[in-house]
Amino acid sequence: MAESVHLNRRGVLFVLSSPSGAGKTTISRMMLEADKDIALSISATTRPPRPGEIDGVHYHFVDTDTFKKMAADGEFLEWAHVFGHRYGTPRARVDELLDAGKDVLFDIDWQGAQQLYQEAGPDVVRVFVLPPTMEELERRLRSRKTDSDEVIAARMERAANEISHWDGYDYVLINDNVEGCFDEVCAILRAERLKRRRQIGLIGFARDLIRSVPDADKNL
Ligand SMILES: Nc1nc2c(ncn2[C@@H]2O[C@H](COP(=O)(O)OP(=O)(O)O)[C@@H](O)[C@H]2O)c(=O)[nH]1
Ligand SMILES: Nc1ncnc2c1ncn2[C@@H]1O[C@H](COP(=O)(O)OP(=O)(O)O)[C@@H](O)[C@H]1O
Repeated sequence: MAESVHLNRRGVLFVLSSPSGAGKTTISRMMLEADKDIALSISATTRPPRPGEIDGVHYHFVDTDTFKKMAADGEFLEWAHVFGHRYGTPRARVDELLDAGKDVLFDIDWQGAQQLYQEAGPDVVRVFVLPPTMEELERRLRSRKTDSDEVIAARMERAANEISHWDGYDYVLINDNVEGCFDEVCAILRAERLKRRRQIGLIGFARDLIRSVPDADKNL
């Protein structure tokens, strides 16, 4: 049997965005559970933690002064105001993960997706998750039981604006059935990992294959 070939590749910066409540956190957690080669970019935020959220695991919860200092010190790859709070992607962890050969998952909004694309261009894969209906979106926000009526109203108000940026993404999925949507996300990640431009090792591999053919130069 032929020896298996393992080739180096460039990491994927995998962005999941959606209006609040469409299911991106659920799908992110399923991905992180299922695939040890991708790790979450842990954002810093000034929003207070929800029940069950752990500092340093789901977010770095910081006060506004700390956030402003981090931004002034250039610690963020991107940051934005969302729902009256600040959210930002610390640069250091992303660099560490990529250096360790991991892909990186970003749960960030459209502003973050745009900024990240400006920084990292084609290494970024942008996926937008839509709810099946706006009624279902509101139902999901309520069923999560993490937000007050006021916060839910604000999130619903912002949802149309978030959705209006759907065409700035490479892939757009409808999260009707969560398993189905998760399968689609996994298919995208698998195909993106296989793209030629990410398979750095292919250049040498193809060259060596050609060279291994006697008198190959004659036929080129
Ligand atoms: N630009 C940017 N957006 C972020 C970041 N972290 C989280 N977000 C976005 O901020 C919004 C609010 O997040 P959150 O309060 O956790 O509520 P969620 O929408 O229910 O996940 C979501 O659209 C997140 O994707 C970040 O580091 N940068
Ligand atoms: N396909 C789905 N069908 C029904 N409920 C869902 C589906 N996907 C997610 N949910 C539920 O909807 C709520 C919001 O999902 P969440 O992942 O927190 O959304 P987001 O991170 O986009 O705000 C959660 O209670 C989650 O369990």
